[in-house]
Amino acid sequence: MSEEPLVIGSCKLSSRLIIGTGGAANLAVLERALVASGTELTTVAMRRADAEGGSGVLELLRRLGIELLPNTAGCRTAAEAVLTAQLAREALETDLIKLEVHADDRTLLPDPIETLDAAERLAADGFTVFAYTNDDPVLALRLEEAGCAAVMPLGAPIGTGLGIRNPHNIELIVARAGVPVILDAGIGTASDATLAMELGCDAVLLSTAVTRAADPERMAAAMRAAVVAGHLARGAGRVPQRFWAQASSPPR
Ligand SMILES: CC(=O)[C@@H](O)[C@H](O)COP(=O)(O)O
Repeated sequence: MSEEPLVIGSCKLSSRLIIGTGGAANLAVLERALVASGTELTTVAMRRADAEGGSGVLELLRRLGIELLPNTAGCRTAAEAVLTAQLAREALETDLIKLEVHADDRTLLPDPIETLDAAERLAADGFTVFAYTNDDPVLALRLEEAGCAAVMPLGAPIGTGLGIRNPHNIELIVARAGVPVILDAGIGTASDATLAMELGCDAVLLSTAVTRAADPERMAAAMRAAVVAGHLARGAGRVPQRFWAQASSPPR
């Protein structure tokens, strides 16, 4: 069944699953997981590149023909994020940037004030900004108005695997968004990824659920199928939920 590709800036994606590289045991495990996931876009933390395999990861992505989405994880202020994005653009020759400004190390929640400030500056500087944000429908709109190419509300804090804690907020974001909505962070298992797509998200970004699974390759394959299933179900239109039973075959 052929599906419309997802277009964000210069990216044209057939796969709606974006993978983060953080947490993989080694490059061989990461390679098998990336291949099984079918991903066409993968994010790497610029400030943690050494911890995440450094140039080995970049070389792996090049070899697999997977587009790189550098991210600013580890930045605490708009100024740090802007500088990190500029260095990434120079070093990697890409205008794509996943903007992450974390408020603190314990929650890794996005700092809304610094994120919005950085988004405005990066969009004005010609970046294609994918903005990691809280599941706040008002902030998502403000980021879009600032010029972000995609908004990325969290399902739950990074690395928690808690799934989508506030599905209604995700629906509110989707209902008013004029740019793609990518569910980012907190996915724990395949059903969480399916739910994100059923809620109307355009794509899912996840890392921990795959890289720290007991069998990353198998979980990557599960996530691939889950995203496709959720997207198909959303497009198919679910039956309305009913209070009382209704016979599936009408009585004769
Ligand atoms: C990889 C990345 O850029 C982060 O946004 C994050 O790691 C994703 O969250 P999970 O690890 O919870 O999937």
